[in-house]
Amino acid sequence: MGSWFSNLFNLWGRDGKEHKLIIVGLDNAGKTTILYQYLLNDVVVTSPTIGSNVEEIQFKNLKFLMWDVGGQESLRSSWSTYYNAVEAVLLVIDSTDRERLTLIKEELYTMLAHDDLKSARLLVLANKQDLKGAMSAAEISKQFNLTSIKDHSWHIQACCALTGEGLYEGMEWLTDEMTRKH
Ligand SMILES: Nc1nc2c(ncn2[C@@H]2O[C@H](COP(=O)(O)OP(=O)(O)OP(=O)(O)O)[C@@H](O)[C@H]2O)c(=O)[nH]1
Ligand SMILES: [Mg+2]
Repeated sequence: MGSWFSNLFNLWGRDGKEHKLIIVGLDNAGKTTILYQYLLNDVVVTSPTIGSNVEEIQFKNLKFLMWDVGGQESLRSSWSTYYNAVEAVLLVIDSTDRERLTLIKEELYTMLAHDDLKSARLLVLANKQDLKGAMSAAEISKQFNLTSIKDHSWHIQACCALTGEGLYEGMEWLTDEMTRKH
């Protein structure tokens, strides 16, 4: 193909490639709010996701296809149908939801053991930091035993989807990670 054509592609995405990413987490964690903060830099009114939302998001020369999947109990078994070709998992935690931390920890380790996610990076977003009683990223990291994860590159980032705080930093880690290894 002519060079003008590939230049055009480079304007869109660094290599013209679309990087598939999934946003998972329990219901009410803030996944859909985060997806639309990334897309619109704004807060949208959400209702519980049935199925999924997907948006194309450009971040620092990389083009992402972000899939946001519903987190309700009955929908969790279908998460694995989205795993094919996923390069990164964004795990969103409601940092005030202490009761269900063990539950999402189990979901996390089940996900990491899945064949399709062998080389996926993991970004944990400790969301709802604006709320009183929110666990810190360090606390969640400890509860999740993140330092024991040696076969995936991972990072945990505190954030607030309503203000957007921390969301940029999380994606910055991810894009650095992805460009460093390719
Ligand atoms: N205070 C506060 N509320 C938030 C934050 N992020 C999301 N929310 C609220 O949490 C509720 C659930 O947000 P959603 O984005 O719909 O949650 P979800 O993870 O997509 O939920 P499912 O689609 O059911 O899996 C909404 O009322 C959001 O406005 C945050 O950082 N702080
Ligand atoms: Mg949702």
